Amino acid sequence: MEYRSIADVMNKDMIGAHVCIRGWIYRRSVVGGKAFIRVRDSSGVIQVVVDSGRLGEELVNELKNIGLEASVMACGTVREEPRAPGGYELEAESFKITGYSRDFPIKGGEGLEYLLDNRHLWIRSPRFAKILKVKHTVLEAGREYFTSNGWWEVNPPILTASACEGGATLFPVDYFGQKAYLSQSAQLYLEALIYVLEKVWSLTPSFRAERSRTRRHLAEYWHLEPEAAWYTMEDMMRVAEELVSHIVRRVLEERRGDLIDLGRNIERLKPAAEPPYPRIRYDEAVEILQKKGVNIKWGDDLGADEERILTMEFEKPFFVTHFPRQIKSFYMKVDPSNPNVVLGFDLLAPEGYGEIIGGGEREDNYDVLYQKIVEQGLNPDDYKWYLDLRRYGSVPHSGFGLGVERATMWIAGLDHIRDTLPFPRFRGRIYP
Ligand SMILES: NC(=O)C[C@H]([NH3+])C(=O)NS(=O)(=O)OC[C@H]1O[C@@H](n2cnc3c(N)ncnc32)[C@H](O)[C@@H]1O
Ligand SMILES: [Mg+2]
Repeated sequence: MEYRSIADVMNKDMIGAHVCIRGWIYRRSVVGGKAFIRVRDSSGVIQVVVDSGRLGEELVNELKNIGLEASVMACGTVREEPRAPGGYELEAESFKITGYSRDFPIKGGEGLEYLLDNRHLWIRSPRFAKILKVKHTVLEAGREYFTSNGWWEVNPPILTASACEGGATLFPVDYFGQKAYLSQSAQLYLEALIYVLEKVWSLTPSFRAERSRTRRHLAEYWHLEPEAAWYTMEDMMRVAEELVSHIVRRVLEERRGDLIDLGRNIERLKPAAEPPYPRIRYDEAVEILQKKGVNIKWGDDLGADEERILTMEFEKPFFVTHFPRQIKSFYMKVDPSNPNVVLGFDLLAPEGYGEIIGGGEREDNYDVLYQKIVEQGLNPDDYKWYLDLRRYGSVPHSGFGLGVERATMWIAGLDHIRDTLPFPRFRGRIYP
């Protein structure tokens, strides 16, 4: 018995063909001795018609009250039916219930916390399947970009002994009686690996103990991070725009139908497929915001609201560069031509989404880096190994981190970052 995917059988070339499908009951109704069973699988939903005249009243009566998400197998003939989802249906010649489902707890209209408590079942929605497919292509395209451009994939540790992005968002771990932390970013270890392979990248989970719950922050997220020896900030910004535009092109090619089904305005995504992306300095960003009446002064960080306003000025992702040194991490290289700013960049996605990438050039001088570690109240002993990288053949180098969920949220046009993960983690949510 060959079982076809539902999407495979729903086309005009299959009209009249005898096929078998299998999946889970998504919707059902019984009218006049016929059961109309909407079966879903990973590829779509098809209406299966079970006629009591052919398959018996007993089965139709059982299907009248069959539980949603019961698993079934059906064989029959494909025919056109404009009233059915996708315009086709299967006239069943055999129909088997393989797994009963009593009182599936999600019937529609439930509140968010209830749905999150039942996330292990809520993820079965066809909408979420489309989001997972978009994210799959985001990741596939990311890997494809790096592999086809001579970058080496490496595996930095997730258990670490020091902060990369500040102590406020560390998750401590008891590591055989020693204090350790879940990684906030693979960056520091990637900086060690560039002396081995020059151009390296990793895809790792990163952890941030974010105190507030917002639409774009998670406690655990997937982090796509390249690091390269000899690269300047501009070199790395070019990598960022090549990467993101490649991802957008591949998603537009491979996932167009899913994007449309998710309600994504494709026309507004298209400009991102073509680099280069605009670049503005932090100074210009502050000027734009002040002209729009935002109460911001030089030296203030750009929060979600400021980023949202800025993004309305651009139809593509755009870089903001040369931030004040006091709002960026210790490792950022100070601009030799202006000691008040660092060679850092963020890439902001348009349409109100904001930061999807943070990166920059790293401080490659031992003494300057040591001073910055002390300046930011960190213990140089915790960073002895990191400082060693500046003792032995130090090189100019740069890197960045792309938040995979942030990027997916923008590309798919979603309202909340939690919709990009099967089991999102944020303050107050660890179950299921
Ligand atoms: N290799 C590097 O240079 C990366 C660097 N050490 C770093 O972690 N920068 S970042 O803190 O801006 O985070 C990078 C990106 O990681 C994403 N990010 C950062 N924090 C979050 C949270 N809390 N939730 C979801 N996504 C997050 C967001 O897209 C940021 O632009
Ligand atoms: Mg950042």
